[in-house]
Amino acid sequence: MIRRLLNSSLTRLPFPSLAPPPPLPKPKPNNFSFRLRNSTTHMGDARRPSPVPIPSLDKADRSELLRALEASLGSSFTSEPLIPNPNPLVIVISGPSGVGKDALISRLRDSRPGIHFVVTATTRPRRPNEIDGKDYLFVSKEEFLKMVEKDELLEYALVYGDYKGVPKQQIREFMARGNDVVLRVDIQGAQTLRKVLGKSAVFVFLTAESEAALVERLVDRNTETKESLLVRISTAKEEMKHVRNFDYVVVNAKDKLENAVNLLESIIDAEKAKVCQRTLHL
Ligand SMILES: Nc1ncnc2c1ncn2[C@@H]1O[C@H](COP(=O)(O)OP(=O)(O)OP(=O)(O)O)[C@@H](O)[C@H]1O
Repeated sequence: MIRRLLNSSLTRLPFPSLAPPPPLPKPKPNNFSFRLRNSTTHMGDARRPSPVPIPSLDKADRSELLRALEASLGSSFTSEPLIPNPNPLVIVISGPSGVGKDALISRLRDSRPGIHFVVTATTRPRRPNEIDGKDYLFVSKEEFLKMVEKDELLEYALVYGDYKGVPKQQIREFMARGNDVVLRVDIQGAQTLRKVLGKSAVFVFLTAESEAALVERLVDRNTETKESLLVRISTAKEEMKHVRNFDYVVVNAKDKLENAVNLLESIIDAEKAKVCQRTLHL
């Protein structure tokens, strides 16, 4: 129906002339025919005979032609981007314990060096392969509580007996420089962040392909006691229910970490191409 209307309106376009256009009908908001007629008026203006002669296309040199086009349009062609740069993005990555959040982020670090990975403050003891200030900011309980008191954390929680929190300053600093920022939080943290940040951040839920795969991964990592293993596994079951509160879900299947990284990169790229960009003011 719309296509038919468009076709018939176009065939009835008046030939451009300098005669004053006929009076427009009273504007009606969101009226298709009104918008179409308005745009044909613009087309008519652009086709008006120009006082500046445009050299013939096969003879003129390129810059002469461009100058003539500019002169006849009355404006010069700028190299300014037609679309503004996309806003810096805050990407929240979450998922059950042992699903591969750190492994995924470590790969993303290599493939997207422009992203800042917010270093979470934690009171948990450092694992042998972890570097203070890179993997986590390892702080004492007293230091952590001081940060809470000074309102320096975007969110914090007590997780399996240890505090974890996201420092605000890092996010402000890197976003101000135009960098995207990745936050790595547990499900509880993601829920709090959703309340604080709403739709201004992208929430990605990382999952394994099955419960069995998730348990194997946790066991093989060899970092847990029997007790903490039990807690993490039973919590993971509950956590799967929260996937609905996220924007995207990424499956990190056994030995297919690369696929998960690729999908995450595609999500980031798609977010950058959004017409309505997310904006965050902290
Ligand atoms: N696709 C995969 N296939 C097989 N093993 C994987 C895969 N992704 C990650 N792993 C391994 O699974 C284990 C858990 O991964 P990782 O420590 O990254 O999980 P996590 O989600 O960060 O856990 P936590 O929240 O407990 O810190 C690690 O030994 C990691 O090397």
